[in-house]
Amino acid sequence: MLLGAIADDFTGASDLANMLARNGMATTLYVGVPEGDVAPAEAGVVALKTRSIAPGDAVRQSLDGLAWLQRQGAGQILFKYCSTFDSTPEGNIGPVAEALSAALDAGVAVVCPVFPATGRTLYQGHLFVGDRLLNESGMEKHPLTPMTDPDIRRWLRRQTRGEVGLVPYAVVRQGAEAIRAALAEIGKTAKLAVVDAVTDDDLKAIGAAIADARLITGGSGIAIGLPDNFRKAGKLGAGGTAYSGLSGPGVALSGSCSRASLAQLARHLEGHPGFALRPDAVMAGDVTVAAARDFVLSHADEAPIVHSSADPDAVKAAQERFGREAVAGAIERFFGTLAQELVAAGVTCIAVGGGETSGAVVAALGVRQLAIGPEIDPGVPALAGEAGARSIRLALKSGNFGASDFYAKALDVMGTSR
Ligand SMILES: Nc1ncnc2c1ncn2[C@@H]1O[C@H](COP(=O)(O)OP(=O)(O)OP(=O)(O)O)[C@@H](O)[C@H]1O
Ligand SMILES: O=C(O)[C@@H](O)C(=O)CO
Repeated sequence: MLLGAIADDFTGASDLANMLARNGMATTLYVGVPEGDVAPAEAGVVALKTRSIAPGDAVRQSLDGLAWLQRQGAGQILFKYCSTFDSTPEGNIGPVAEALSAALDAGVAVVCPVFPATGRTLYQGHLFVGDRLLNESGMEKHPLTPMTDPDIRRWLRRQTRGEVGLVPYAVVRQGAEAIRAALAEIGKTAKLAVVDAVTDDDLKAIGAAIADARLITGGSGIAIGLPDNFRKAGKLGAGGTAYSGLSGPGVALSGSCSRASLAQLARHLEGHPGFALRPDAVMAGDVTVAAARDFVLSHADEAPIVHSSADPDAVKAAQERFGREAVAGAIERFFGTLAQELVAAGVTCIAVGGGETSGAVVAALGVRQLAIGPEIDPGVPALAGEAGARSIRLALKSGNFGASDFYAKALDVMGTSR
């Protein structure tokens, strides 16, 4: 293994694995930290579910991931977090980045959530989503990690012990040499440096500048230039993937409450059957997994969708009534158990909306590792894996990723017959 990555959620892991695979690295996604060693991959991405847990637990799990990746031979480590920098003032990006940096004795590590294909750009340390600052993009109303400050350096500084530097766009535009020099200068006083970027070319220049870095942190965009470093060093094979499509019944599960997910849900419901999960019904046990399962199975050839997604006011009301973690956990458990029962009943393709929701589904299915298939929309590949004795295909969609027809397209790409 050349590059080892630790991702703080499952959709993020699949986004990163997609980026690495598309740029020519033989890549495998591991669900959690594997026990023992695995068949070699040039890039290994360990998917954790550490974005919204207590910082101490996130650090512990990430260090476990690091130890395992190092045992597989990875000489460069990438900590993948969200392109919208999803975190709270307490963590978890800062604590995990600092812990990895200390364990690796890493020198200065870049902090770059930029992903131009999905509109995430960074200028003077301020994160944009399309033409909006992060805190006006809808992310300020995220159910678990409301992002109320677009100044990534200031937000990260609240999470870290040490200083945070900035490599501004004027330097990035000068190319790899200038970026390398700026990082070296920042490295005299800080271990983390936010780096501006607007285009894929900027990310490639940053990638070239950090070819020798032990630790890199960012969104999937920061990985654009990394395979080239290994290619130039003559270390890459032919790439390739173990993925193939699989026909059979499919379902979409939407637990994300992001703007894009709400639009995708509305679009899917125009032509496909839907089963709504209301938080109060889930909390009271008035809606059962068996009812949702039977609904899906009775519409198995119509690409049905089961959804809890709701607008920010409804989410807020549910959180105030039941508590944020309690309602999120109950809905996630519902989706996880539902996925288990559906796969046991013969469903082969599942498209999931939302990182936490994806984590719950994949964990419940007991999938250990996933091969990377074709890209459905930017940042979302089709994935192939085994749930116990059954082969399944998955698409794990980050809340804000994907075109409005994502769910139908995802089920088509994965091979659902209908
Ligand atoms: N109606 C609802 N009311 C309150 N919470 C909800 C509701 N529906 C879903 N949730 C919870 O909100 C959270 C949504 O997070 P999730 O990570 O799945 O989506 P996302 O944040 O939009 O996606 P990503 O992390 O990929 O950007 C989950 O924990 C989910 O259980
Ligand atoms: O970077 C992103 O936006 C996604 O890969 C993600 O992390 C989704 O939760």
